[in-house]
Amino acid sequence: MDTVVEALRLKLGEDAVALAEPMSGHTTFRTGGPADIFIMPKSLEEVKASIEILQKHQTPILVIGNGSNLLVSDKGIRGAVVHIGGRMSEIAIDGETIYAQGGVLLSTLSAKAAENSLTGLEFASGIPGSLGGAVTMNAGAYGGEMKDVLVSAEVLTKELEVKSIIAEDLHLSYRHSILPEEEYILLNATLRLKKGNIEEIKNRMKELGEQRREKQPLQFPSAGSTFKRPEGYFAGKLIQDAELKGKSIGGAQVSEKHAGFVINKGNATTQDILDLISFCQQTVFEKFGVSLETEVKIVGEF
Ligand SMILES: NC(=O)C1=CN([C@@H]2O[C@H](COP(=O)(O)OP(=O)(O)OC[C@H]3O[C@@H](n4cnc5c(N)ncnc54)[C@H](OP(=O)(O)O)[C@@H]3O)[C@@H](O)[C@H]2O)C=CC1
Ligand SMILES: C=C(O[C@H]1[C@H](O)[C@@H](CO)O[C@H](OP(=O)(O)OP(=O)(O)OC[C@H]2O[C@@H](n3ccc(=O)[nH]c3=O)[C@H](O)[C@@H]2O)[C@@H]1NC(C)=O)C(=O)O
Repeated sequence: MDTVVEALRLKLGEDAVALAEPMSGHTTFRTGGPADIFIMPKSLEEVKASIEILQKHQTPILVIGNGSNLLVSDKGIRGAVVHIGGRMSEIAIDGETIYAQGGVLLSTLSAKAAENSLTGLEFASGIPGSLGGAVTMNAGAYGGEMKDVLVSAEVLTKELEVKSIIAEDLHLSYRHSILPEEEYILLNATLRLKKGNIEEIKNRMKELGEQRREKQPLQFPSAGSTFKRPEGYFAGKLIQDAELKGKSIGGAQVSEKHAGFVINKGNATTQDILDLISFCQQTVFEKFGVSLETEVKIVGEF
């Protein structure tokens, strides 16, 4: 591992490469053990250089954004985490077109769109993820999804080519795109919005924020919805009907406010959360014959 770290630090600088970095500091669940190597690139070139070095040394790679959809093992992650975050968060606006780097937060991006009287991203203002994570999973809320506004994405392929792909070819569907299966890293994206009325845009964002605060347990760490919507059902309703609201294992709890959220009551481990997830899946299956699939991505060493 020493040679990889040395090569990475030589290329990116000392401050861009951390060792044994606790993932609890990089996930909205606030759980997860250490990543062996944690890399924070500042540019496309640095992402490419990092991947090249990691591939050369056969080091496993996990790309993350804001960690708002991740459940990381308590034992942590062997290999390297590449964090596309605040250091890669530039935004440029040209008329109704927005170009942004993968690390920008959706909240920042939608605020910027609103300031420029651009409508179409209001749905995303309360979503905690990065643009990279949001495109990868076709993030959505309140009737909107990334698919509605995405024009194209610039990605780094595993062959280390930078490629521009039109949105249609990314096959965005409910919480899905081809990025993970193709192992594409999202570097930046182009979105198309529409000119609107700044007051109306801000009011809509405010209204959605209020709805979210009213319905979702935002005061506790979580990764948003724990499960996807099973076809024809709502995960939260199924879990509530299975009388699991408030069910706790260790520090993990099925939120009393919204049963579709598993929350960290303060001292949860990832194992507590996983045990509670399994308990919900098993109970809901036994009672209603419906399989709940996690929306949250489970990663690391088990
Ligand atoms: N609607 C809502 O209220 C909520 C929505 N969400 C959504 O969950 C998603 C999580 O976003 P975020 O927190 O940034 O992501 P995370 O850091 O949680 O990463 C989740 C996965 O996304 C992929 N990923 C993230 N960034 C990139 C990138 N630049 N290039 C390629 N793949 C990437 C990786 O998948 P892999 O390793 O498979 O490539 C990663 O494991 C978003 O879609 C977010 O909007 C989350 C919470 C609430
Ligand atoms: C939080 C996320 O996204 C959220 C997004 O914010 C909201 C708002 O649009 O709609 C989805 O939640 P959801 O499927 O739980 O939708 P909600 O509208 O909250 O609830 C659906 C239905 O279930 C019922 N419901 C919900 C919670 C509960 O405890 N009990 C219950 O009966 C509600 O009354 C409603 O009739 C997204 N989740 C998924 C998996 O699709 C996320 O992706 O992480």
